Order: sequence, then structure tokens, then C-alpha cells
Amino acid sequence: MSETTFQEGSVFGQVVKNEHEQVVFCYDKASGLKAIIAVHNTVLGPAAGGTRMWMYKNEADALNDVLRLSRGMTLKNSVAGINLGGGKAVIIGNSRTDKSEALFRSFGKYVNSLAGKYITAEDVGIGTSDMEYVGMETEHVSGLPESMGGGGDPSPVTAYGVYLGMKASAKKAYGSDSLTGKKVSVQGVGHVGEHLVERLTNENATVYISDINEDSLKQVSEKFGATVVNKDEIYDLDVDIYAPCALGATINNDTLQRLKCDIVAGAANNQLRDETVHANACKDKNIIYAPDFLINSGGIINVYYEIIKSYNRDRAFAHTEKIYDTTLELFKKAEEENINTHEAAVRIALKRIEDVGRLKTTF
Ligand SMILES: NC(=O)c1ccc[n+]([C@@H]2O[C@H](COP(=O)([O-])OP(=O)(O)OC[C@H]3O[C@@H](n4cnc5c(N)ncnc54)[C@H](O)[C@@H]3O)[C@@H](O)[C@H]2O)c1
Repeated sequence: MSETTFQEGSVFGQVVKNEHEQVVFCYDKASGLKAIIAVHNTVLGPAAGGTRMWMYKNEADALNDVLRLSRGMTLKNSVAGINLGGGKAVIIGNSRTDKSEALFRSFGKYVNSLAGKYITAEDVGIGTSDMEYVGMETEHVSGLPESMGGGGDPSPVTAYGVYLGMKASAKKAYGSDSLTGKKVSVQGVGHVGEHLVERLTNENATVYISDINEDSLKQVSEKFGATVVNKDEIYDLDVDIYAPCALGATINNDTLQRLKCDIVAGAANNQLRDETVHANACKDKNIIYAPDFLINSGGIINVYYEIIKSYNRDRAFAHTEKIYDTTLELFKKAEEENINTHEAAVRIALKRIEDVGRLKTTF
């Protein structure tokens, strides 16, 4: 067959570059649905990943986001040791003004058309009630509340994994995984951040917090005695550990000049503005970067047990505990292969997909 070349940046060009299996464009005129579902890789199992609702500037941004996020889910699910592939969906629209029952049910029909190849869940801009509408049209929905037979809020499990990844990083940096007396800044005290602050204060770490939501700040500082700092000041603090638990891309050229910490370990997705450039910059500056997609995988581990219909919170916590050893393993790999820690985590994830993929053809 003759080779067709695809222009870089074109739709097919991007799909080919990231090796996506399938991309579905969903349009329903009546409900106003405009969505994209990206199935990146199903070697380990059905592609799982949440649906994001966002007012993208243009469709190229939406496509770029869904392709990048779905690839990220492949890596996260693999390194977490669960039998799920990577997928993601985006709905283009304003989550405050464009939601309707018809829109989410229409989206549910598209999810259903993939017959279980993609399993959706909540992400930014989507709430439980939206997912209930999606669930009226398809059974391929996860992350449901406990009252509906689901696993409930995954944030405490996510925070536990982040805490263990942080402890493994401390072991690497200081020879002991104790966080007692360590100064830790937590950026964003939402669902995950608050649980993390609780664990840190229980271990007698000194905790600094920032948030753009004054109520959350007040509540968390009063409850746990954490010191409130200005949202921009967080990058200049003299701390041992910085935990990004709000936004992505906070590890960038600007912040890397300001950060004084030994360790970056937090929950936020896509913390590195540029995966290669900024992971290498951390390495050069002797900052131990605990890869986000590994240490924040507690949430998807929680969802996994719901998907395989054997949900049990203790089991989700027990599985999440493995993050500690995996984090130490990848630090060792990074050192041995003289690569940055992000790359080491990617290699571990890809190797599992390769090994299991090979197994699938054995019989
Ligand atoms: N919830 C989970 O189980 C889970 C799992 C994996 C990854 N994550 C990621 O972890 C991060 C936190 O998730 P969450 O569920 O706690 O979200 P959340 O929305 O509950 O909390 C985020 C908090 O960050 C604050 N924030 C926003 N901009 C900020 C800024 N510039 N400076 C300081 N604070 C700011 C918000 O006000 C909010 O309180 C997100 O990036 C999310 O994608 C969450």
C-alpha cells in the first residue's frame, strides 16, 4: 500500500503522531452537542478517562487537548498497574450556561456507540448530575456516587497516593521518608489538596497553602493550622517540598527560576509546561520531580475497582499503596539510565503495555 503523508498539525497528522486508535467527532444539532472522544490505546483494557467540558477558543485547541489528555491516561493507567487503556472526551461549551439533559444524553449515546471501548467519568466542568444523564444512555460510565453503587469521591485516594509519592521522594532526597519537620507548600486546597494537608499535618510537617478561593483557604487553615500565603508568593517560599494541587503547567521557565524546593510532588495533571524541557530542567537543578501521572493515579485506581465491579475502598487504598515502591523504582531507573524522572515513568508505562500486548498474542 502506498504511504500517505500527513501534514504535521493536521487532524490525521496529530492522530498518527500520537498513535491514537480512534477519534470520534460527535455533533447533535438539536441539543447543541459538539464533542470529541479520543481512544488512545486499548491494549491493557477499555480506554478510560473523564469527560471535560470547556469553552475552547477553537476546535484545534479542543482536539489538541483531548489527544494529549487521552495519551496521558494510557500512561497513567499503565503505570498504575490497572487493566485499563487510555481515553478522554471533551465537550466544547460553557459549563455554566450550555448544559442540558438533552446534551448529556446525546453525548451518552455517542459513548454507547463505542460499545465499551471507551468508559467515561467526570472531569473539569462536569458534575455528578451530568453523568447521571449520560448514564441514562450508556452503562459505560464510572466514578458514580456511592448512593448509585459507585466508588464515590476519588479525592481521598488520590491524596493518599500523592502523599506516598511525596514520602518516596523524601526518602530519595533525604535518606528518610519522614515528613516530620519538613516545610511543604500546597497550591490549591480543593478536594485533593485538603486531604493532603490533613495527612501532612498529621505527620507534623509545616504546611503553607494558597488558593484563589478565600473560603477554602480559611476553612483549611483553621482546621489544620496551615499558614496561608499569597497565590503568587507560593513559588518563592523557602520550602523543602512544593505540591501543585490546582493547575497544570506550573513547572515552567518562570517558576523554575524561583522555586527553592528539593522536591515537586503534587496532584495536578500536566504539571510540566513542556514534558522534556522542564523535566530536564528539574534534573539539572537537582529538584526531584515525582511524575504527576504516577503519584495522582489513586483516583483512577479507585474508579478501576468500580469498573471491574468489585468496588471496595480498602482495596483501592491497598492498590494505591504501590505508588510508594513504583516511585522509588523509577527514581532508580532515572539514575541508572541518566534520564529525567518523567521519561523514566513513561518508559515503565510503555514497557508494561508492550509486555502485556505481547502476552495477548500468545494464545
Ligand atoms: N480529584 C481527583 O481525584 C484527582 C485525580 C487526579 C488528578 N487530579 C488533579 O488534581 C488537581 C486538584 O484536583 P481537585 O479534585 O482537588 O480539584 P478542585 O477543583 O477540588 O481543587 C482545585 C483547587 O485549586 C484552586 N485553584 C485554582 N487556581 C488556583 C491558583 N492559581 N492558585 C491556587 N489555587 C488555585 C481552586 O480554587 C480549588 O480550590 C487538578 O489538577 C486535578 O486535575 C485530581
